[in-house]
Amino acid sequence: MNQKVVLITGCSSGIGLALAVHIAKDEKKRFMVYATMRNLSKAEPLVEAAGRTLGRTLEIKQLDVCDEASIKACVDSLPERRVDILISNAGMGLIGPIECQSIEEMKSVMDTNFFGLVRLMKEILPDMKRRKKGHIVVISSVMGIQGILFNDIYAASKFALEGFCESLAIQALRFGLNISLIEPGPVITEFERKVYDEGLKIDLSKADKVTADMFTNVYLKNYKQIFETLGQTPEDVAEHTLKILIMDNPPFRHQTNTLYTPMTTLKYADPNGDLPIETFYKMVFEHDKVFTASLNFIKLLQWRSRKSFKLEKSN
Ligand SMILES: NC(=O)C1=CN([C@@H]2O[C@H](COP(=O)(O)OP(=O)(O)OC[C@H]3O[C@@H](n4cnc5c(N)ncnc54)[C@H](OP(=O)(O)O)[C@@H]3O)[C@@H](O)[C@H]2O)C=CC1
Ligand SMILES: CC1=C(/C=C/C(C)=C/C=C/C(C)=C/C=O)C(C)(C)CCC1
Repeated sequence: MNQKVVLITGCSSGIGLALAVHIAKDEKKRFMVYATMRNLSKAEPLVEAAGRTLGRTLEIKQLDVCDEASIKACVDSLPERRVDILISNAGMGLIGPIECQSIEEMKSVMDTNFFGLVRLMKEILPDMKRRKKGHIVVISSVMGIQGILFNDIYAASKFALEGFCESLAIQALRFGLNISLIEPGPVITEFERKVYDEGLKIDLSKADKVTADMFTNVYLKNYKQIFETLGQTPEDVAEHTLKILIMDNPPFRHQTNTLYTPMTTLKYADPNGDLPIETFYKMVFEHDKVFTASLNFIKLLQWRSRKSFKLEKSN
């Protein structure tokens, strides 16, 4: 059987875990998944979700994207070092005013989210070029194309990914390789909880009153509701990604959340770049009541469609 070898990073939770399981459970058994994580003692949830695929179409391996030796050891352990599809998923968030963040914290975000991919590519790209076959799939974010209040460093790390991939994609074409950026909006995972909990702990004394107030009473106040209304499940992102994997001509960019696309469309609608910035500003500071009402309206629609789905099922 001509199975494609898929290597995924960051599979201990969230999108990486869902991707590994969804791809390994492919009915046509088109893939052999190497689901990696930096800390193998966190493998239990993946083992449980993988079920019968474990040892068949899914294997778990150690890989820390911040450690070149661990990437090399993992790739060396694969039959013929072959990776047909690399899914670079491992990542971390960071929110808050930059005045309250240390350069060390910021470097750790860049090291994981951006240099993590660079390290993987340095190890895997030369083999793909030699074989003239391969697909690199990067879990970016809507923040890879559009900055959001108090996500300055995280958005910068995702913009860096996108610039890197956009440049490499031209070279990749020469070798018949594909690169795809998956751009989810908010997804309900550990990421959301970790980022929020860290946000609550920030010592805001280094920020001025206006900034501290904006972070607490605008950003943090809306955060949970945004995830509740616009948030996707990791399984949903995994379904979108599998569709991209099986395409003959996969797109370079793919947004997974149609509720979020009106926001990102603003970026492409105005070459001056003012439109998205002014719209975000107005949403937060001038039309905050309309904004909250819209979120509540989406929530109501979702509640009603879930309720009618339950009724249909019970009939
Ligand atoms: N959740 C969201 O709203 C969105 C997330 N994304 C992106 O999706 C990706 C996955 O995040 P998500 O599933 O939500 O969050 P999770 O926190 O659930 O998962 C992040 C994964 O990355 C792993 N990781 C972190 N650092 C390293 C490292 N140095 N080496 C290997 N693995 C590492 C974590 O491992 P460990 O358990 O050891 O920490 C974990 O497995 C990230 O790139 C994120 O930026 C994009 C858009 C929205
Ligand atoms: C939409 C929106 C907001 C927040 C959006 C958030 C919180 C998005 C999170 C996206 C994530 C987590 C992507 C991960 O890569 C604000 C600024 C509160 C108000 C203006 C409108």
